[in-house]
Amino acid sequence: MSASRQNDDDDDDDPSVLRVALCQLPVTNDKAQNHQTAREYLNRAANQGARLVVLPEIWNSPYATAAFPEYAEQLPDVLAQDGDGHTGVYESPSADLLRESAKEHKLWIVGGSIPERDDDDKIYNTSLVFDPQGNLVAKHRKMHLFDIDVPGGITFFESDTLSPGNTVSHFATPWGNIGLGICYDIRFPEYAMLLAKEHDCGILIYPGAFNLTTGPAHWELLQRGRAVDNQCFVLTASPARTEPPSKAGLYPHYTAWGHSTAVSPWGEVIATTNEKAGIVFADLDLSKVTEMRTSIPIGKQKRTDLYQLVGKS
Ligand SMILES: O=C(O)CCC(=O)C(=O)O
Repeated sequence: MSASRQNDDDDDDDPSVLRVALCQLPVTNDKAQNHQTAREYLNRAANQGARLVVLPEIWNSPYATAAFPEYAEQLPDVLAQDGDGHTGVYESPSADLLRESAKEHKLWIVGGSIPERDDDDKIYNTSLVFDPQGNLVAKHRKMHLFDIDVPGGITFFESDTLSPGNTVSHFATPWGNIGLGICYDIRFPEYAMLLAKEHDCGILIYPGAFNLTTGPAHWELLQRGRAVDNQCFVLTASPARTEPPSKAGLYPHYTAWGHSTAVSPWGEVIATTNEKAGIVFADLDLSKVTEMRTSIPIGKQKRTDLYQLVGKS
């Protein structure tokens, strides 16, 4: 028997308040261990009343470009659904775990991200979203790759092994439309604006794994910026910070900033944490989106005679 509190059907959801859980879990080089950890965090989040749970960027694999091809799985496709919550042919224990947990706990799960191998052998950094019936409702391939070289700071080139995605990703829920990006995607205000403006998203979610150079400087600032620009909630989930293995590991150790956070449309941090493992809970009052968009109506005040955002997909 499941130990979780059984969530009621979607019909009983109060559309004005959404309890979210941001899982800041420790990630290791052992995929089976990472699966067990993810299951435990999803159980805990459900037990404490969350309706939507977010996992961090790359939760089943080390965050290392050389590791991505080894840990990559063939993921399901949203279009391949057969109506029973199943999808076409794929081979992914990680996606199975997310789908089973979503159904078991009647949760919306934004499955952080995992390395994906497609039919052409390209590798992507991909997020899957499951609804409480276990249907795959969104699949986002990180669209802006994390390729940076900060002198004296961090050098990282995701494009060494990853290809970028091309999808503006969002999904409908009883609490309105939710937009999805992954980590570095948060640096691109145009993408957030497309989600908020053209796809009417009141919540933007970014599983992420910032680092000790850009994390302290930009992580919270970017979240608050996207929230105020778009007058919406912004949610992030990071891996917990872990120590490098005592012996040199197979892959370079990535030290995550942590600080999974929820920001309101006003730009306030409503829930956050430090670098340690744990779950951040937040109760989102969705009326704040309308209140903000009505009281400071920048959406209607844009000078579209002088500038305009053009979505191309
Ligand atoms: O933008 C940054 O500074 C960090 C981004 C990152 O860590 C990522 O995209 O995985």
